[in-house]
Amino acid sequence: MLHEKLSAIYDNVLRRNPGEIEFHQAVREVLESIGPVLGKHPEYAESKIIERICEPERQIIFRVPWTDDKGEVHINRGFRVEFNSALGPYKGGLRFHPSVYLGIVKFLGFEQIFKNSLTGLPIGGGKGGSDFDPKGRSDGEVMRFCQSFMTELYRHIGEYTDVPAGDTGVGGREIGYLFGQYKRITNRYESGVITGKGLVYGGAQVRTEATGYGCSFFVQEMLKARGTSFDGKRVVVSGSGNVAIYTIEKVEQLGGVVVACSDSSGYVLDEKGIDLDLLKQIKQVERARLDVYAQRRPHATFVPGRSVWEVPGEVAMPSATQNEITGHDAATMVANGLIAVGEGANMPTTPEGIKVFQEAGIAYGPGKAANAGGVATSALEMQQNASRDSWTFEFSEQRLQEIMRDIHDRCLATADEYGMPGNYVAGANIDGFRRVADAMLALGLI
Ligand SMILES: NC(=O)C1=CN([C@@H]2O[C@H](COP(=O)(O)OP(=O)(O)OC[C@H]3O[C@@H](n4cnc5c(N)ncnc54)[C@H](OP(=O)(O)O)[C@@H]3O)[C@@H](O)[C@H]2O)C=CC1
Ligand SMILES: O=C(O)CCC(=O)C(=O)O
Repeated sequence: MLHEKLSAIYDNVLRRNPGEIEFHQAVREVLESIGPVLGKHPEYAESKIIERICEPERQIIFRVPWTDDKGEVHINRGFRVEFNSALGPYKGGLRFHPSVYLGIVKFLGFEQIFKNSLTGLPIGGGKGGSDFDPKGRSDGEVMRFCQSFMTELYRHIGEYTDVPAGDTGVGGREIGYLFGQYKRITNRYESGVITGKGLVYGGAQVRTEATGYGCSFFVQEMLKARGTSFDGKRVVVSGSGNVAIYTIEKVEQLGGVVVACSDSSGYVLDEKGIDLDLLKQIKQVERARLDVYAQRRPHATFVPGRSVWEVPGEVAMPSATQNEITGHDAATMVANGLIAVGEGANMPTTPEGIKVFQEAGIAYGPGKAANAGGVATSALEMQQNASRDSWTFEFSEQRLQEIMRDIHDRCLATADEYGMPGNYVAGANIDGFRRVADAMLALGLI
């Protein structure tokens, strides 16, 4: 239920952003949480902080022409939504996926504002991407696309302005091509302009692993708060990309057994625990489909075209995409003995699914808190770039773990303060919102 004033604001968001359903969903979830804050802080409403937060500071849409290996010309659409810079330069990844349109980029950028605020680090919120599909494209085609994309994007970004990184479809290969083109066009070795860089040219230890590791640390804290741990727990992960792979790695180090993971073609079930070396070989080296995993590990099964959430597990770590857990999936998962959910993906659970988890008393860690380790480590990469320094893997991982513990504890403390104990959604939204709102008040009408 929306507070009366917030309901009018939400109606206005619907009217001003027609058809952008993912953006509407992300806004609604935050507005549903922050009603009680307005009672304590009338100054936020008086200064129209919420109306301002829902309107991006700047939205950039551009043409991206490129040629494939046969010389055929293709035209994609590029986006960068610079949502809020009250806390620092816009910060957030780039997504390359055929489903990308303005509504997806805006939902991701909106989430990023509160996520970045939760990290406690000086980063604003932004997101970008393209409807380009890198799947099945050669390295040369991906490079030409990235070069064309950056040929427009470069004029909008900078170490103190807007700092992109990776997201779905944008990993180390794409970041290298993007940074290379930025350097070439500007004639500046501006390391802090993009994060997720390779270690040989200014990248930071642990950034590759950070989202999955961070999400695992967050779930570890949720389990600890309930007097338990990962030890011996049966864990189900969706996806098999960057976030999923490093979630599986850390969960296994923490004593859990990951029995299933997926891609958009189906899922694999491996009761002995996912063989991570094999998964990395298939996904990171060969860029192949997941059925290859079962071909090479005979006791594992590949189940095409079905949802991984039908596999029973005590812990679920969705790490693929938005709205992948429906209300029906959530009910099945609860009936199958689920106790905790940590979202590595952004907004992977539908509103109906969240309701099911919360009513069943599941420890439910929403993406903007649970997957904040990726962007937090990006901010640490910016810090190292600015000081021409590089930290060890051990030190960087320790910083990540401290940040995730701090986010967890603040979510719980804020939920307690507002009379909703154990509600990580309310805790994350309120704590993330307050910091941005206070900065916006301090900065005048911006
Ligand atoms: N990378 C990062 O640092 C961060 C990422 N995230 C979020 O984590 C999620 C995953 O990102 P990331 O791992 O980087 O992306 P990747 O591109 O590395 O991997 C995405 C994975 O999800 C699968 N997937 C995508 N869409 C679907 C679908 N509709 N059904 C089933 N599987 C699907 C992909 O399968 P296939 O290859 O078949 O498409 C792939 O296995 C996204 O929501 C992203 O926004 C959040 C914070 C930081
Ligand atoms: O590292 C970053 O800047 C962004 C990571 C990201 O895209 C996300 O948190 O969703």
